[in-house]
Amino acid sequence: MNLTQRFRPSLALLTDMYQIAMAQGYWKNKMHEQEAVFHLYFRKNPFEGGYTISAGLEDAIDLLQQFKFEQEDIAYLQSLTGSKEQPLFDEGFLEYLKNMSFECDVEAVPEGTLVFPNEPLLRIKGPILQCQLLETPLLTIINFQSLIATKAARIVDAAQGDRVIEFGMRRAQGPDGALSATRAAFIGGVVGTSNVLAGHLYGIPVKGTHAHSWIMSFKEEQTAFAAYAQVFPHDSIFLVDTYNTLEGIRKAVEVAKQMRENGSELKGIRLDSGDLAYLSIEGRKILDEAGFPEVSILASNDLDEYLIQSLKTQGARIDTWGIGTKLVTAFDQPALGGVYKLAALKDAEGNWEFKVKLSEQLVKVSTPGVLQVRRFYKNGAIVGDMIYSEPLGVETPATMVHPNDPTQRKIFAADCTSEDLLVPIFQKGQKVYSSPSLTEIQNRTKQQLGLLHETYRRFLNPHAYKVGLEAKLHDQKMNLVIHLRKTEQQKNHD
Ligand SMILES: Nc1ncnc2c1ncn2[C@@H]1O[C@H](COP(=O)(O)OP(=O)(O)OP(=O)(O)O)[C@@H](O)[C@H]1O
Ligand SMILES: O=P(O)(O)OC[C@H]1O[C@H](OP(=O)(O)OP(=O)(O)O)[C@H](O)[C@@H]1O
Ligand SMILES: O=C(O)c1cccnc1
Repeated sequence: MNLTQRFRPSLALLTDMYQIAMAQGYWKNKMHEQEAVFHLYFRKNPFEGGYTISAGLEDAIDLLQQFKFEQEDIAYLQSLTGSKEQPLFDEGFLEYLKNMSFECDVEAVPEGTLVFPNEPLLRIKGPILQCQLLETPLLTIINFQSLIATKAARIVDAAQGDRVIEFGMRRAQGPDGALSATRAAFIGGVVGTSNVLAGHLYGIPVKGTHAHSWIMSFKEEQTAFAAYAQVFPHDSIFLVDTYNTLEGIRKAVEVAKQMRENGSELKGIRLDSGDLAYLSIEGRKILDEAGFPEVSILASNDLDEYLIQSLKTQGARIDTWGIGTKLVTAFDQPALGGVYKLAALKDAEGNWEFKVKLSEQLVKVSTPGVLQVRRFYKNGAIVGDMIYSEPLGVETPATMVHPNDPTQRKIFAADCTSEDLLVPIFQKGQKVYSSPSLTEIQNRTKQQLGLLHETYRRFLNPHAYKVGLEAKLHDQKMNLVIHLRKTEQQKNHD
């Protein structure tokens, strides 16, 4: 089941009020069908990290495919009034919305791709009214899923090949937050989830142990383990910390012995409190000495990538990690600041007028053009992403201006290979992209992270991967900024 099926018949109203207000403004000014280009990008990697994993495209595609104002949506907009109790929206405009169908061109970076600040993850070209309405829903989908996929990738990286399971639904930002987070966490590399609906909707393996309530509902801890083993002789993971963890592990061993006599094996134990390094080391000894080296040790309890890293350096003997709150809420940075900016508008003669949004800081000035990202590779590693504008093309050899120091230029020589990251998704409103399966997307994340040198992947002060503007685009942008600043100054003088 996809995004729109989970909600009302239409998601056209899933946008900010100001988008519909501007849409009416464009319509009244007869600008609504003027062709525009917007780009979706973020300015900073989350978690002070060195990379981001793109995610959410599949849900974005679904939203765009279903983009249609139904009668119910129109009726609601008709009911809205302004401060003078007058209808806010013109009947002619609402009629236009009702008959409108999606007709934009969309290019986007496939899910599971490494992406970096300031490069477009998605480009949409089409009637300005449509592009404008879609700003907010595209951002809500892609910002959140990219954030969680990145968090998951970091956690999986810290686990160094151990299995990571997502346990976060109870602490997630509501039911949709939980579902989207589970999907994105899988893209980032977790092997399973406790979220049964996500298992059903997305085909993600569902996994789990049991809660303290199971142990507490029996008079004796050992009786609770034995009873669980009877119900799930081949799928039991005992939670051993309800009373005294090491005692709990010894009782688990007693039940594991009975299970073996009855022809089954205990799968694992779970630690959910106390010193996880000490308890896992001691627990491993108890299990190994009793002849159960195959019983795995799962740990949970407010874990994240930093704690996993610390527990690893302490020699913890944990082989499976259950991660909830810190993963699905992206606890230390609960939002990715992706933005969606107008970059070009076609004039009446059919020529692109390039647009920039000025800012005090040059890095925050948006980039004009119809942008594409060219990624360069050398000796199996990625060595730089160059943003270029399709109408301007690329100089030979490809020359990129250094992002922080425009006096430095990097030439990508003939020994580099390259690929363009934005691929066609919709042409004139028709889907032309065939989405990979979620497992293929997860594999892509893994393959992509393998392209990135570990200096970019470390958690503390990672290397900044270079994303720069192609030389001609850089010059065009600078000229436009200088021109706009001059015009502003003149206006202020007059
Ligand atoms: N060896 C360790 N090094 C660093 N952090 C640890 C270690 N062991 C556990 N932690 C973490 O320390 C935090 C402390 O957990 P908390 O205060 O909940 O204690 P607790 O033992 O779980 O108590 P409670 O019984 O109330 O759950 C958790 O995030 C846990 O993952
Ligand atoms: O710690 P997180 O990373 O958020 O992982 C999910 C947590 O949810 C459960 O705790 P909870 O106290 O809700 O229930 P329980 O009785 O099953 O322990 C579980 O035991 C984990 O500790
Ligand atoms: O299956 C588990 O152990 C589980 C599920 C959800 C939250 N915490 C733990």
